[in-house]
Amino acid sequence: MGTVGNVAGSGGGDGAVARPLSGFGNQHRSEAVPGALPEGRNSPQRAPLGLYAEQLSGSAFTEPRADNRRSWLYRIRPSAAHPPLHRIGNGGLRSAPFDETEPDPNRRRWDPLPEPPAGTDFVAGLWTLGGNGDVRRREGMSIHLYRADSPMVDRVFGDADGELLIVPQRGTLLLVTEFGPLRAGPGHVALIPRGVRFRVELPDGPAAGYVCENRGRPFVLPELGPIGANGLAAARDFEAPTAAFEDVERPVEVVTKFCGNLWAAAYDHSPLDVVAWHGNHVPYRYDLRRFNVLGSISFDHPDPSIFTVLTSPSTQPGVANADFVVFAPRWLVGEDTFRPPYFHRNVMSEYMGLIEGAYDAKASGFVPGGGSLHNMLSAHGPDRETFERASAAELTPQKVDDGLAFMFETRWPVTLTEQAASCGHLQRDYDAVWQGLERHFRQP
Ligand SMILES: O=C(O)Cc1cc(O)ccc1O
Ligand SMILES: [Fe+2]
Repeated sequence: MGTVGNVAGSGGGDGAVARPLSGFGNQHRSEAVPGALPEGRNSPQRAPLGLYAEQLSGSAFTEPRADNRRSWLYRIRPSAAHPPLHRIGNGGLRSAPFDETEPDPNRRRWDPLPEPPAGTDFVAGLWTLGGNGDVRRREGMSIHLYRADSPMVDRVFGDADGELLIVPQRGTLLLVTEFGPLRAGPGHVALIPRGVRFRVELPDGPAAGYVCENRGRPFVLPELGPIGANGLAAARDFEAPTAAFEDVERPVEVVTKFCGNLWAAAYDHSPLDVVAWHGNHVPYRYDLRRFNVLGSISFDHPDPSIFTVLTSPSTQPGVANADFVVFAPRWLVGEDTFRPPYFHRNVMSEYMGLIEGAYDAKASGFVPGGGSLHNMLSAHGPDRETFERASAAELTPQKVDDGLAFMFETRWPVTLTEQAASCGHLQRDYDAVWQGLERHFRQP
């Protein structure tokens, strides 16, 4: 329980808030004021404490139980009480279908986004790199980056186009959501479900990171198959916020991303006024340091699917709309094995980002806050320096613990936005990392 700013003008802060709710996909319940949650029914004739009951659906009403997602919110005002929405500028946001540039088979790598103009908040700081699918058909994914130096003040955001998997790289985000506050800094990821409203505060100052906008089926934990009942990300390490509300009666701009464009309505109150809630369509965060990394204890480099944290399944078994994969600290012990990522051409498309440190396939050039794109079947793998070093290395047990990298992997090619294809922080010489790989072939 707890309140976030139940006096006008106050901000968030989860210091005094109850422990987060633990578990993935659970039917959680939480109330910021005792008695605010109706018992035994969702929509009593009069909801407790004079609150309004409202259902937020994250799945069609009739989806199978395993996929069905909805939450009931008990709020000071119903969300319906708002004036018309009007279009506002999209800033750096772009949407699917991505047709500003031709799909490009070239390998691409970027340095971090430049600093934003002073006064940029999380929404204004969103910058789309590319993606696939179609916002109007609820399919595919987008890759966004963000850079912000200012909190969202009297401004709230929600995305009707998809859920947002936020990967902070620099600075902490305090996500003040309809369900309560969630704090996520580098090393954590946070997920805001489709349609859930939130404001972003920056308790540690400027922030930067990555966002996967997933328009397909919501992210779930991957099947474990022969791994067994435990391993990879544990369900209990996912944390949902506890209810907290703000009782703010002054103009608040509520921004909605709808079919690719930003729309805004001027509410006369904050919509972060949910006093109690229950359900399974809830925001959550996860500490990537909790990931139980599994790998080979004999020989060969396993495919990185073994590092999948979350997957958005498509209708084709085993083919994800999007996967979120983490390369966390781990031991490498493979005998007679080329230990870094192998050379490969993958029918899936791979966007990689780096939260901190270095990545074991790239000796240089792939820096924290930067990113790389290896599109469908484009040839890539270790750079020359890494190949030469790993081919000659003595194969003693080795701890890889100098970085935290991740991948958004997706079933369809990623088409770049015009800004991503032409920006100044695009590295013009990325191909050079594979130059000079010598011919070593000799006939017996
Ligand atoms: O390209 C990459 O660096 C990602 C990756 C890592 C790995 O260990 C195996 C395959 C793969 O695509
Ligand atoms: Fe790859």
